[in-house]
Amino acid sequence: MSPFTFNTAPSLVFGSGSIARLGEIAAQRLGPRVALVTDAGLVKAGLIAPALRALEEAGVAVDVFDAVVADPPEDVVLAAVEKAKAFDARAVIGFGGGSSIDVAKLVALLAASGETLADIYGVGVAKGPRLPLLAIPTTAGTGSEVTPISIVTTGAHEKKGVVSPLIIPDIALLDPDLTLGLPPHVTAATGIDAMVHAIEAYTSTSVNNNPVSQALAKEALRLLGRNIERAVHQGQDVEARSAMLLGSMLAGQAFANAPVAAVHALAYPIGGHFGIPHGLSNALVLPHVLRFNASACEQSYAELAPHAFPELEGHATGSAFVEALASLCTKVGLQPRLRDVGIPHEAVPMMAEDAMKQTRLLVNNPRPLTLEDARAIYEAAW
Ligand SMILES: NC(=O)c1ccc[n+]([C@@H]2O[C@H](COP(=O)([O-])OP(=O)(O)OC[C@H]3O[C@@H](n4cnc5c(N)ncnc54)[C@H](O)[C@@H]3O)[C@@H](O)[C@H]2O)c1
Ligand SMILES: [Fe+2]
Repeated sequence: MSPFTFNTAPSLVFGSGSIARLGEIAAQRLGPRVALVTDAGLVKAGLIAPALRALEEAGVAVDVFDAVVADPPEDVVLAAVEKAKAFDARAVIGFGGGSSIDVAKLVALLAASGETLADIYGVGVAKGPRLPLLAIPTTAGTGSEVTPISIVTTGAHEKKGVVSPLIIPDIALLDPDLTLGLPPHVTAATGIDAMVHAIEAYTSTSVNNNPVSQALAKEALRLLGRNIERAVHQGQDVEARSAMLLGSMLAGQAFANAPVAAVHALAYPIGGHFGIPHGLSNALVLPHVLRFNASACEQSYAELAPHAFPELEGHATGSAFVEALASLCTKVGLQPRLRDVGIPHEAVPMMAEDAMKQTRLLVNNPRPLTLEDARAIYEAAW
């Protein structure tokens, strides 16, 4: 067996209603001055007010930054860092989807280390130290609450990653009740993102791919594949929401240690240039990248198939898995083609060139992918 390293968040608190424990946990683990990073949609959805009350009752002073936007650009990160510094925050809470948690991670780092964003892009570059960090996901998607990753959109519409074990949150607080009001389209897109994390972790060619990630990826796909339709169509079903939130976290743990590949590399230009949500960007290229990878992944895809799709038990093949995923994306209401989301055909060569810049991800792809291949995949997806 090959040697490997596995890192994850040291404390996980999971359960319906567990947000009620926020005050106690923050008072014990974060101290009296906390910056909370979120987006305006969550404030409007009424999810932040109970958390603020809990913190206040526990004697924790909170400064709220609620200007995070999806696919956060650099200036939003910098504004959040400045606000936390002005408040003299001693700890950070990220409350929201991947966008809010990703910004919170960088606030915790940059407010304490004095580094700049330009200093820390890339894998293992950040030096720290950082402030204590608690993450509360409100989407079942990115798994950011347990990953060493933060994704920022640069001025050139490029999605860049800060990847460092330093930004794995100290505590992940997962309360499925917070996801009950997630609209069907966001539930679908973020759920598919989580499934992609599990699939790409399972087949990742990273030298650190490891048996823990493999086991987590299978269990994540079992939870996600068997519950995504119920979560989309019956949003108030706490059991389905719990399975999705747990599944997305397990997928996060898997890919945090066996990093994702070409689906993400080809999804990023779609989000970066056209503002298409991350999960939907993934779904748009998913069947096409998997068909491209199939010759290198027949066995892995056949192994994963019955976990996600029990009806394939006993006669699972790689191509049955890929086609079941394509059909699932449609069943949960995601548009199948790039043209359906307004992407012009002329954008294909530019997106292909941009995708090739994601070498951090492409090196993990089970089948080497050239510029020509990227272009052909976007053509097929258009
Ligand atoms: N750090 C990582 O490991 C990692 C992994 C994958 C993706 N990402 C990044 O995460 C970002 C995407 O995150 P996301 O998909 O979670 O979406 P998001 O954070 O951008 O949120 C999407 C929308 O959903 C709304 N929302 C979130 N929770 C809600 C709730 N409970 N009820 C109602 N509305 C709610 C938000 O207000 C927002 O409008 C992208 O920038 C992507 O690149 C990060
Ligand atoms: Fe993702």
